Parts: sequence; structure tokens; C-alpha cells
Amino acid sequence: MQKLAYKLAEVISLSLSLPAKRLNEFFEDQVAFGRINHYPPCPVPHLALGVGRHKDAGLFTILSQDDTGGLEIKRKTDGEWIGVKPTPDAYIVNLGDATQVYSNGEYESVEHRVVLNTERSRFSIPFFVNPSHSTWIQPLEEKVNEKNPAKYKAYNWGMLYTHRRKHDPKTRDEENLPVDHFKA
Ligand SMILES: O=C(O)CCC(=O)C(=O)O
Ligand SMILES: [Fe+2]
Repeated sequence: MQKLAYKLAEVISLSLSLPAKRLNEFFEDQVAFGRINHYPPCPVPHLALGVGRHKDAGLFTILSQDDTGGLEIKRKTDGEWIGVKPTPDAYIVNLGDATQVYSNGEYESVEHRVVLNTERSRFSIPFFVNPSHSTWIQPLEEKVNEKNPAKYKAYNWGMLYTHRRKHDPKTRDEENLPVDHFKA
């Protein structure tokens, strides 16, 4: 998983016209971690969400899900929630806020949520690729110039992370979309 994370970071860097290893320095001593989510069936799925709408805060998340389905992403053009169809033997990669900030808004983190199923339970395993705790996250100098000034102020990952850990992910809502708090 670690190897895949470094590979993906390289691909993201290259796609931003940056040197392949440009993003690696930010998560060299990172505390990437995996989690196993279990969503039991719910008789009234329109009254509850498995995970409320949120964006992942780190660089990106490599997500494995079973064939139940339920993950939805918000389409930017019209604000519609779109189901992500489970594809066997494939990972989903969600970009997080840190990549949005490093790229100075060239990439945007994806807003997502999980809806529940009436009959089937669901398992998912996200692997969060997060920056090192001491890292300050700010637009990369290559992405900032006179015409395109920094869109975000620098913030410390460790401080943000500790703050976010105090919030129950199930209650994440608009106030908890952290990158908006750091707009320049
Ligand atoms: O279960 C999923 O598909 C997504 C879970 C998620 O968004 C998260 O844990 O941050
Ligand atoms: Fe998430």
C-alpha cells in the first residue's frame, strides 16, 4: 500500500507539471493509516447516512470497497450526489484537501458521503495518505506567481489533524470542511 501511495504521489506530481518526487517530502514520516468501516443494513436509509458529507483532509485516500455500493461523490457542475459503482479488484482514489492546497487549487478535493443499504451490510477499507505531523501545508511555490497568487494560507497538519480527531466523522458537516478556513 505504501508503495502504491508513493507511486500515486509521483503521478499526481507529474500531472501538475512538478518533478515526480515533489510531493514525497511531505509525507516521508507520515502517519498513513488504514481503517475498516462496517455499515450495517438500515431499515430507513433516507433518515440516516453511513458517513456524512465531508472531504478527506490529507493528500489522498486509497479506498477499497465491497460490492454493496453506497459511496457517493458530489458532482461539481450541478451539485448532484453520484454513486460510485463498485468495480471488482479496483481501488478508488479520492483527492484530499492537502493536494488541493499544494496545487493552489488546480486540483480540488472531492466531497463524498456514504448512504446505507436496506438489506446488505457494507465494508470499506480506506487508506489515508496524510502529511507528516510537522508539515506546513501551503501552495507550492511553483504554483504561485503574480497572476496566480496563493489561494490558501499555510496551516500545520498536526494541529489540524488533532482538531479534527475531536469531531465525530458521522457529524461532519459544512463547518467541518477545513480547507475553506484557510482561504487566503
Ligand atoms: O466507506 C467509504 O466508502 C468512505 C469512507 C470515508 O469517506 C472515510 O472514511 O473518510
Ligand atoms: Fe472520506
